[in-house]
Amino acid sequence: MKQFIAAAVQVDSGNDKKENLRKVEQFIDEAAGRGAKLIGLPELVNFIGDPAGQFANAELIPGPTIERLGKKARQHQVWLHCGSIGEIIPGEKKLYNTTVLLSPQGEIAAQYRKMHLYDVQVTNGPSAMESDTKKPGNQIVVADTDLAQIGLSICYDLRFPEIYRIMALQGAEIFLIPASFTLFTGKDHWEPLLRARAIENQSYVIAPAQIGVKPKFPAYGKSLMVDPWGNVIAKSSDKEGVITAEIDLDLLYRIRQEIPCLKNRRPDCYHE
Ligand SMILES: NC(=O)CC(=O)C(=O)O
Repeated sequence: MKQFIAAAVQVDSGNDKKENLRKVEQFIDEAAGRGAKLIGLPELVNFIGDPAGQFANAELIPGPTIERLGKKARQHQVWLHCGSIGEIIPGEKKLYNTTVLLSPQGEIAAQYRKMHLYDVQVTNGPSAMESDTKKPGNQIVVADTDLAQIGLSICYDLRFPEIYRIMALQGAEIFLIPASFTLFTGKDHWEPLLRARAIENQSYVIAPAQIGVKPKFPAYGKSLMVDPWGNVIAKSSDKEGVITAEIDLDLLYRIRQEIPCLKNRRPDCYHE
């Protein structure tokens, strides 16, 4: 489809999984009611809490959360990008931070495990050690859907332009970037990074975000949708809710034709 409506859901997920899913389902209903054919949810959508809670609430994929969201995808006949959830791998000590794309039939169309884990120590800012509880994925994923080619990534991945360039070269037209970005870094980095990824790869960016105070830091929110020219086409307020915007693949291919930077690359000169 060349033009369609997409939506990003912004929520304040906490340690009550039932309540998190109840809210998210309401926002999916709202987004579908506003005509969205592709709906994105934020990172760690079904649970955010302390490490013990992360393990207790992690799931196999498929598992209860994905099955429940699959029913919503089927009910509304939409592509539903489930943000991410903590994924259990039997026999492994750590979890994966995993995103799942569901088809309008409610089936798993693609799955991606966060590749870059948020291990940082920022002066006067957040310190986090995601690798204490999570293992990194190692596979770049571009999902082939009847709406568009959708490149998958999660939150801190946004700071690593390499994977977005590779996804664009593999055909990605939209990057879905669910996040729980910190307020401290987000106020300066979130929007510039999202716009940069859109401009340099001439792709749409849909970035559904967490809002609210999390155990380690306040989340920045400001879910964003950016077009391939770098214009912000939708932006959340500081509250939970849904934003929508039109995705226009004709615009994307016109921009790629007029400024052919994906074709004008010089990989023969790019050496570390
Ligand atoms: N929370 C994250 O994974 C990333 C983030 O907040 C940042 O990169 O800054």
